[in-house]
Amino acid sequence: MTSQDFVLRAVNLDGGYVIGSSEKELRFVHAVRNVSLNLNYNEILGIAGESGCGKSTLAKILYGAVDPPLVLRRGSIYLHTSEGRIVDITKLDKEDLAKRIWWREISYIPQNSMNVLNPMKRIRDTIIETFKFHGIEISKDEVTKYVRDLFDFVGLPTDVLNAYPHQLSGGMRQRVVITLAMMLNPRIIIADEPTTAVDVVTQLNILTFLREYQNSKKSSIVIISHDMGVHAYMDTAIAIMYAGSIVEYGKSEEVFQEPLHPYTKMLMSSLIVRGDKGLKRGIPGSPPDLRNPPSGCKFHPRCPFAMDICRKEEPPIIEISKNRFVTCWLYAKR
Ligand SMILES: Nc1ncnc2c1ncn2[C@@H]1O[C@H](COP(=O)(O)OP(=O)(O)OP(=O)(O)O)[C@@H](O)[C@H]1O
Repeated sequence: MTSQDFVLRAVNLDGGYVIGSSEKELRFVHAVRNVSLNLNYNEILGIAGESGCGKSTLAKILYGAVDPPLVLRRGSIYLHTSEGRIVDITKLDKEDLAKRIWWREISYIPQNSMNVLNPMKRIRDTIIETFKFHGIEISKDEVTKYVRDLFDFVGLPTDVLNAYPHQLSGGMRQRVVITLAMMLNPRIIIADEPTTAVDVVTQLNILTFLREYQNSKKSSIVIISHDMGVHAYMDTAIAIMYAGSIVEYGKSEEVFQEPLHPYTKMLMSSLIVRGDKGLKRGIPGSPPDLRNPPSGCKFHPRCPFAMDICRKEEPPIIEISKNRFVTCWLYAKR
């Protein structure tokens, strides 16, 4: 496999939440709008954007965790498996996903993952159960053998296995969940805000661990965060999401050096640069209500460069250079 190969390719994903209790009240929260992207071999792809832009929904769809009220209306997700086959995971049922794909090929670290551990079970029993869910029987003694290296890598002592979640700090619980996600050596890890609820030192440890792990295994990571500092530290490529769409995509260094979309520029201006004593401004306004988004470009009400056409028509996806895309009328040749 070369660096040009994709491990996961999403094509025209379109989905969201069906909400409302009666037929008359049914509404659609259009959280993911026509999203296409490639996750390449040995890459860390960041998904950035403010809260409510659809990042977590995209993560769930990419993993195949599409449960009501979430629906996927259109699109395909092609996985290049470790056996060299290409499988559209949107066509697989839950049982197939659990047995063949989840953990072995793709792992998912959900938002607030430090709270997903069963409070009534010791970590060792949670691990045994999780293995069982994926069709693998292991004994209590085997657990220690399985996790020793990974625990070492994340800096957890093996006696954590005998603890209940409440006996561990938030950072330790988070590291346990990350270890769980890595136990079957998946080629892809989707991490949704893996460090929001921990202090800055733990945050740096967890991010460094993810990066080192990725580098040693040549796996691929999708990292979701609203924090541009996390993306600056982690990403090799970055997709900027706004109101359910990807508005800019490119190699991380290119996007950070020369952001194109007005929204990306605003996100970047929230980054604190060393030595910069100026006051950082937040982005004025807030993302739109995805039940009833504005016409045309969804960013136009907040955009200082909005033109007439931006209010009326959705902007096209423009390829500025190889693998560098922006969805904005400012760059369209008309
Ligand atoms: N279970 C749900 N039912 C209905 N609407 C939902 C549900 N989960 C999310 N949404 C809505 O979908 C939209 C996208 O939310 P999503 O969580 O994907 O955004 P996000 O960018 O990940 O933000 P955050 O970081 O705050 O989670 C929002 O309008 C949100 O209110």
